[in-house]
Amino acid sequence: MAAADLVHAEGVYVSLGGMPILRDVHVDVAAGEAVALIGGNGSGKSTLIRAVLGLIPHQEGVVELFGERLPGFHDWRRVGYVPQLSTVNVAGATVREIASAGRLAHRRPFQWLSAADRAARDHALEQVGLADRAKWPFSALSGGQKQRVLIARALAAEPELLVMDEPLAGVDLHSQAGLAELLRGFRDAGLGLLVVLHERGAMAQVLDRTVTLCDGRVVTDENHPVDTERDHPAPEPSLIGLSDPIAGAAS
Ligand SMILES: Nc1ncnc2c1ncn2[C@@H]1O[C@H](COP(=O)(O)OP(=O)(O)OP(=O)(O)O)[C@@H](O)[C@H]1O
Repeated sequence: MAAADLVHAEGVYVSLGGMPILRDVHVDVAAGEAVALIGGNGSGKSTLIRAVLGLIPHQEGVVELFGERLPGFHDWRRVGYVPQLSTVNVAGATVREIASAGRLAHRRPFQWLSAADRAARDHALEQVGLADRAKWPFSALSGGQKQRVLIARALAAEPELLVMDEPLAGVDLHSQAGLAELLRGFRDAGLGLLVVLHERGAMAQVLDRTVTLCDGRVVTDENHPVDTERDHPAPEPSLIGLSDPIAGAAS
């Protein structure tokens, strides 16, 4: 593993509900590098980032964050996670309240926000251009603005790695360009970005590498030339017919 690697995953197998979902998957992200995970519906993109974040266990292979192997890694302040907007339920919360939640990993349970917490949260809201919306209810924002709030929540932790699940979904083209520009600034400032996308689209100019998943396997990775024999062996008889348990299912 290179010393700069924030994420190093190799030979990762994940099964869910008894179904093989990821097989022999690898992905690496270094500081100051933006890596996209691309693939069709059900190809395993969200499963891979959930495995990288330790939200689900992997049955085989190695997942390391900042050189430390999961599940032993505990310094979650270094990692910011931006989930799919469609999975977020924060009805009634204000922009400031949501961004404040990004500081949870810095505090003891039930502790008030410290001055440092408030400063980091306010800075994150400034970074995403929403300082003037701090008191607004989340529900009153546009799709692009909501994405920015989720990014601010992740940034409030002052992470070194941002993991994002479809940050451009449901965002109009103009706002996509703005978000991509924002993410480029973070990458240029040294953050590592691991981003699930359906297509490179507005992010094309920001991405350093693209890893393409199909049916739970990496089919292209600009860092690892594909070895057809190694990366796509003929399916084992027990896996035939199970490769896409719920065809086209979204996460
Ligand atoms: N908890 C689960 N139990 C069983 N199968 C699951 C579970 N979660 C996901 N899957 C299956 O794993 C496969 C990969 O799902 P995943 O959500 O990782 O795909 P994705 O590439 O992110 O798709 P999308 O682009 O539609 O969000 C799908 O076939 C899905 O049905």
